This record gives sequence, C-alpha cells and structure tokens, in this order.
Amino acid sequence: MKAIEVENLIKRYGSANVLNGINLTVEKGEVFGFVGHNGAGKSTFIHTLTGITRKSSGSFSILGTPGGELDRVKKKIGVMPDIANLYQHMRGIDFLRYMGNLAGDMRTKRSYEELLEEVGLKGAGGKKIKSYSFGMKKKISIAQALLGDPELIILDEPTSGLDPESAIVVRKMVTRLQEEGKTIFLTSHNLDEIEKVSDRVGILTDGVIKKLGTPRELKAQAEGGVQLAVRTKPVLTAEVVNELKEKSGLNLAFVETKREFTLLQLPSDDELPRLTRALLDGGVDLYEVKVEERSLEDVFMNA
Ligand SMILES: Nc1ncnc2c1ncn2[C@@H]1O[C@H](COP(=O)(O)OP(=O)(O)OP(=O)(O)O)[C@@H](O)[C@H]1O
Repeated sequence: MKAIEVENLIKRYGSANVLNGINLTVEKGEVFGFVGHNGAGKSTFIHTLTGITRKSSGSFSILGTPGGELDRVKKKIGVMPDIANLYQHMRGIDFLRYMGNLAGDMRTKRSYEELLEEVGLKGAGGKKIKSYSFGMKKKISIAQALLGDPELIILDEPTSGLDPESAIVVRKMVTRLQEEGKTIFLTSHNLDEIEKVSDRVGILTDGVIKKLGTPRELKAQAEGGVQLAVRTKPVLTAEVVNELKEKSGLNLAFVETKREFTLLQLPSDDELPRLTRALLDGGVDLYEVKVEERSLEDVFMNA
C-alpha cells in the first residue's frame, strides 16, 4: 500500500488551473520534499489531499483509501494547521490536549509536555498562544500534526520563520519520525534543507511535477556539466582558457575569475585528468582544484 497515490489531479480556481495534472506516488516510510515557487500550488495540493478543498478532477488515495472516503483515514494523517487557525486564547498545553482528544491521542499530561519539549517549546505550555512569537506558533502547529500518532505527517513549510537552531530541531524530528516508520510529506523553500531530509523531491512548476527523483538524481540531471574552481599561477584568463581548449581539444568553458580562482566548466569530471595535464603542459602551475557540486537550486532554477 502506498502512502499517497495521485493520478492526473486537477484543481481549478475560477479559470486558472493551479494543479494541472499531478501524478505522484509517495511510498510508505518515505520523506518526500515538495518544492515550487511562491504560488506554484503546493498548499493547494496539500489542501486537496487533506479534504480542505475539493479537487476539480483526477483521483487520489491516501494510505490506500480513495480521496472520496477520506474521513475513514483522517485519523491516520497529521496535518500542520495554518497558524491563523490556532486557538489563540488557549494556553499551549491546553490547546494540544484539546486537539489531542479530538485526534484520539491517548497521552498523559506529562507526555503532552514532552511533546512541547520535542518541538522546542519547553516551558511555554502555560502561556496563551496569542502571546507566542511567530516561530513558537509554528512549533505548536508542528506539535499538532503529531497528535494521535499519525502514519502520514504533512508539514507545509515547517521551518519557515524559525531560527537556525529551531530549524535543526525540526529536521532532526523529521528524521526521527521516519525512523519510527512514519511517512512525511513536507514543503519548504529551503532547498538545502529539502536535500538534507528528503529521500525524494518533486518540483512543482506550471501546475505539474516537472522534476522528480532523489536529490542526487536531480542534481545529476542539472545542465552544464561540472563546475571547477582552479587556483593557478598565473591566474587563468578567458584568453588562456580558449588557447588551452584549442590545443587540448577539451570541451572547456571559462566562466569567470573570482580572486585567485578561475571558474571553469567541463562536461563531466571524467575530463579532469586531461585538464590538469593540459594545464601543466601549458606551463601553468596548479595549486588547487575544487569540483563545485551542482545544487538543488540549479535544478530548481531550470525546472
Ligand atoms: N481559495 C482560493 N481561491 C482562489 N485562488 C486561490 C485560492 N487558494 C489559492 N489560490 C491561488 O492558487 C495559486 C497557488 O496557491 P498556493 O497557496 O497553493 O501556492 P504555494 O505553492 O503554496 O505558494 P507559497 O509558496 O507562496 O506558499 C495562487 O495563485 C493562489 O492565489
């Protein structure tokens, strides 16, 4: 049984197809990172899968249950609410207990306090939510998604607005939840973070998933081969690089000079030994070569 299966899902708002035929399968136990620019439709996708909004057409199932029978499976899904939907007048701990009761959560008062601690809200349970900072509200939303021991946890931008230390706490939590066998579907605009925690990543562009794969697979698809930063004496100019290219027959491109480094592009790092030989044969002394990895950002920008 798959955690999420989506076939040709379309969601229209007025005449705009926000989701324009999404096909996706998320395996059980997977951490799936969903990325896309502002307004791409990530939240709309989550809202459709969780029954907050209705699909226009297509089909989906969650934990083996068709979208039309979502109520049967809702207790097994933990969704992080929008912070605007938190009960502001309640104390943090009371809010979690109240929501926990609704979700069939059996934990004791003490373990609600542990839950608060787990999301980085130790000692804040006695304060009213309206007095919480933005980051604290975000954390209690994450805690709400964990109530009732759900099998599938859906987190929409859990770390946006969190300080770096809190973001690390959340990332560790995601990894721990996966170790417990949970499936996690999360969105984030932080591509480094997505790469760190996700088994697979989907990039939503123009209403469809344009790129899908492990972070490694996606980076390997990035265009432009490998980028190298070489430190040489003398520092390489575009002219020297062109001469080198002609003499060696290497498919080499000059990118730019950054202080004592020259950035070069090669189709793949298989060509690196030939490049180093060509440099030495050309009377250039080589002090350092750094292969600059393609990032998910490169993939994202080209999606
Ligand atoms: N209830 C609604 N009625 C009409 N249009 C909507 C509604 N909700 C979302 N939209 C539109 O759908 C598009 C996708 O919005 P959505 O919030 O899903 O994007 P997102 O990828 O989550 O963006 P962000 O990264 O900024 O959170 C936007 O153009 C938005 O204006």
